[in-house]
Amino acid sequence: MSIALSATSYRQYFVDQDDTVPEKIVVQRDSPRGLHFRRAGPRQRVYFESDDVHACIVTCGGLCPGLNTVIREIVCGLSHMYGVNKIIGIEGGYRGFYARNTIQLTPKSVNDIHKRGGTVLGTSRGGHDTLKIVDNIQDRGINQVYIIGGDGTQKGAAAIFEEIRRRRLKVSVAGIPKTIDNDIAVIDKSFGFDTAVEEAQRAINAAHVEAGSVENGIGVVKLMGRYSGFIAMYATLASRDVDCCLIPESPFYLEGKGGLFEYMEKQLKENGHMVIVVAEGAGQDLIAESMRSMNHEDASGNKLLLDVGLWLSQRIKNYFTSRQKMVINLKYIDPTYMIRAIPSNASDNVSCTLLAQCAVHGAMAGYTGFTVGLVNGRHTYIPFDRVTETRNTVVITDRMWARLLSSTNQPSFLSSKDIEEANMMVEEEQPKQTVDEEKSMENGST
Ligand SMILES: Nc1ncnc2c1ncn2[C@@H]1O[C@H](COP(=O)(O)OP(=O)(O)O)[C@@H](O)[C@H]1O
Ligand SMILES: O=P(O)(O)OC[C@H]1O[C@](O)(COP(=O)(O)O)[C@@H](O)[C@@H]1O
Ligand SMILES: [Mg+2]
Repeated sequence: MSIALSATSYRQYFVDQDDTVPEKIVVQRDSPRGLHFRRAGPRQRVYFESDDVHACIVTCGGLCPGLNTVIREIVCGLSHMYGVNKIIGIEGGYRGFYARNTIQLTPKSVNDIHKRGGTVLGTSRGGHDTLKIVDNIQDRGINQVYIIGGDGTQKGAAAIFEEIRRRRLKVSVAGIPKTIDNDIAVIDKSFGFDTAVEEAQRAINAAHVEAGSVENGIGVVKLMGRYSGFIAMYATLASRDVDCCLIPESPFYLEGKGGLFEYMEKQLKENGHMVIVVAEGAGQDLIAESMRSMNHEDASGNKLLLDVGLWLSQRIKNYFTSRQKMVINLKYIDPTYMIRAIPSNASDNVSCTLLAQCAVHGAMAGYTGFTVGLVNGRHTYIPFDRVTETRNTVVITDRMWARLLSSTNQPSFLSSKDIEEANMMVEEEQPKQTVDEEKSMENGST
């Protein structure tokens, strides 16, 4: 046990170890206290001696703007704030622990990496072998593991943490949540999301300009979002040029009263052009009806999707050209990988820095089994099981989706039965009323 080293620059910012942050900030009078998370930040007492720390960093899953910034700031945070200099990078995601080389990371070697997209460590899907990974951690004498990745990665981190606890190793496991989809539960927002939304504007602008320049122009833009339509929703709200936004959470239909085609006809008649943004996970049931369903998975177990953008474009063309005998000009833009393969913007760079520093403070203080994340605007340490038990999705009976519907004026495609079902799902997802127990190496839970 020792007092934090070289702490002069942040001594006044020490966080009291009893500070907590509530998950719900809008409450009714007399409502229960609800779930609280430990507030993140530097502690006066640290668990590790600098010279004893051997840290490693790994990035897993799909790319996300800001991965390199997080790597850089973990290295600089450990080195500058705590005088740690044994830091290695695991190459190529989880399987890199047992199948690839490692690289030494120093503040000098990571100095410029935040200006590049992607991850200097490489990444992968699949290949999570808990026992082999923990064997490797043990063999190398690693005692701090920083794992940067999405929902799948956090589940993998939880499995590593459990195995480490079973072996009673004094190893801190810290997750830093990454996702452009914003589908990780509990946290306000992940790094990279704002950059992705900003980059999506370029595709929407192009679709709008193209559609507005021709007779009956229709721009269709496909954006990422496997299970959650946040990028499509926020990109639509930001742009104001989008006439219809389709997301996985909101079922839609094409034909008949209140359907997409009826709405499109009205828009084309009134404005002469329109733009549709469709999230990649939208309308999968409809596509499966008209194509042979594939039901395939990727190496991580994620559902492989049918291409909704191409399918929708084809159905629109068929409807207007063959059936309505109307001349239309449809342009389909698929910028999917472009929105995540870029470096993070200024605000995401700040988020990455704060998350990385908080992860370092948590691990150095001896906390383990946590994901660092923003909850109601405050950085917190969230136990792994809280972020992995559910997925964050757009609640279509909530205010944000209502705001989008008012902004685009598109049909909601919802019957009163759909609304009832959506409300019931929200009620079922209400968290249990407990105050969370932190897991720290000091209280002996590892
Ligand atoms: N349930 C799980 N248990 C253990 N490891 C998992 C689990 N789900 C995913 N992983 C591992 O996490 C890594 C990243 O998962 P993936 O779903 O591809 O991306 P993301 O973390 O971005 O969601 C992969 O190496 C995968 O094997
Ligand atoms: O083609 P890939 O690399 O499997 O990635 C596609 C997926 O990656 C994402 O961008 C992000 O997903 P993860 O964060 O879960 O990796 C999804 O929106 C998309 O479906
Ligand atoms: Mg994922």
